[in-house]
Amino acid sequence: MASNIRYLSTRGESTGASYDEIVLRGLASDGGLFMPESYPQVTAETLESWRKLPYAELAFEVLRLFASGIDEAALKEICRSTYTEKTYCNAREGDDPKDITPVRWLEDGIGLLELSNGPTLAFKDMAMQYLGALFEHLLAREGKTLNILGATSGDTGSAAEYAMRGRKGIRVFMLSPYGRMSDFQRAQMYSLEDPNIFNIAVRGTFDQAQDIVKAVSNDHAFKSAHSIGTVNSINWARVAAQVVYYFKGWLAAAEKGEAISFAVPSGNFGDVLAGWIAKQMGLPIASLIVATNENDVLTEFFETGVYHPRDAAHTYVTSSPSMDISRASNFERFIFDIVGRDPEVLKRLWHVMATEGEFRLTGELWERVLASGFTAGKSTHADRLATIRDTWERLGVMIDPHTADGLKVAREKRLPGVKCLCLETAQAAKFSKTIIEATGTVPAIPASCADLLSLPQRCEVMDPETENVKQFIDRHTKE
Ligand SMILES: Cc1ncc(COP(=O)(O)O)c(C=O)c1O
Ligand SMILES: N[C@@H](CCOP(=O)(O)O)C(=O)O
Repeated sequence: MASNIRYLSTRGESTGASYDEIVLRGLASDGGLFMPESYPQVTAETLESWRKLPYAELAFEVLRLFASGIDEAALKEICRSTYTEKTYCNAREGDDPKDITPVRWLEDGIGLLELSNGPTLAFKDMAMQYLGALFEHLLAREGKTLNILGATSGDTGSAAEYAMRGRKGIRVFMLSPYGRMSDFQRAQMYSLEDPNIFNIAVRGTFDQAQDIVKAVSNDHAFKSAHSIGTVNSINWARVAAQVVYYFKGWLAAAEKGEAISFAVPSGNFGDVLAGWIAKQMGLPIASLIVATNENDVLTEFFETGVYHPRDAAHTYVTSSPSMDISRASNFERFIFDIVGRDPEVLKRLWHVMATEGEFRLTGELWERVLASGFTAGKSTHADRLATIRDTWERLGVMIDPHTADGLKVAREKRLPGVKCLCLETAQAAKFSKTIIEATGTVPAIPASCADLLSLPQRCEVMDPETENVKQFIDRHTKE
């Protein structure tokens, strides 16, 4: 077996469950998120021995530390078949196509860690393709089926659907926020005709869609009767698979023992949380820079200690739409670590938030946040346009609006003399309206997506009510 690590819930359920169990369960039964009992450690020597590994082998080395209950040979094969040049074929000019996550240096110690060369042109493919193969392996092993319920603000949806389409024993029910995604994102999801893919557009925000996913998962009778699973980053397997590229980025950019920073365009806090995990495992990370758009709940928290999620009316539609999120699920995992992994303290904070609309960390807990290495900043529409335009005109590199948010904040918050990798979370082609507004140039569309916008689309539109979604799932799993 790959490891004997056990998992517990942020809300206190201590099941001692293994990775293979929690992958299929998604959310813990007490409504919390699964976390490893402790973080596996990677020594400087081990890190050095990984320097020349191709992505698939590095993924195996990192993921085997988390993957209890999975046969090592099976895990190796899942990684080998997932991280191929063929799947991550949308590399840009100048990239080595063998390099699944190339680093492109822009200027003076700031580089892009390219994560969107996969089939849907966003970083979500990095973990989702792995998850598709892992689910298929586990379901075949256990003779089970899975009905995945997910929420997307634009990229998780298509990545999940492309990773799961045609897979045996799996259906995907994906909730997306009606009218709040780019044309390209919509076309990627709604043009799929596979019988195991169901798109539901809810008249509301990503946060409301995510609430429905959690409500359905917390209805234990429904969850068990309908074999409900998750693919959002509330599922630990997603976060663990995202940890891998921090190691890969560091190995590409840093000398032995050198601490570098990562700047991360953030919404649901899954991507930057993976960086936090990598740091806890021993990866030399000087700072983790959280970049938000106008929906700046996380920036406010890291600047003031006040966590004040906004309601739907105050969650704005922006030109980096995938980050239009006000209640970041994975923030709970970070706070769990900050409160010394005491579920009672965590539950108290969440209760204060539910009753008073916010909580504030003070004293020792706030000191721990300040010492955590996190910093944060905000980027607006005007900042985004200026960053896209400047990067294109001065450096000849076309970046997407989310990456632009990351780069703008990276430049502001980087530590002097410390290298900084900004995670490139999507390709510009997905957001052509904003790119044209910024540069006057139509971004190149990879050949693999050339016809996308002309394909017919279908989806079910409904109000954001848990009951509506349950009825829809019930109807379509009986067919
Ligand atoms: C393109 C893009 N950038 C950034 C993010 C934010 O990532 P996270 O939700 O993991 O914070 C998302 C959505 O998750 C995204 O799709
Ligand atoms: N930006 C995401 C939101 C969901 O994030 P996840 O990492 O929790 O799946 C999206 O594109 O859907």
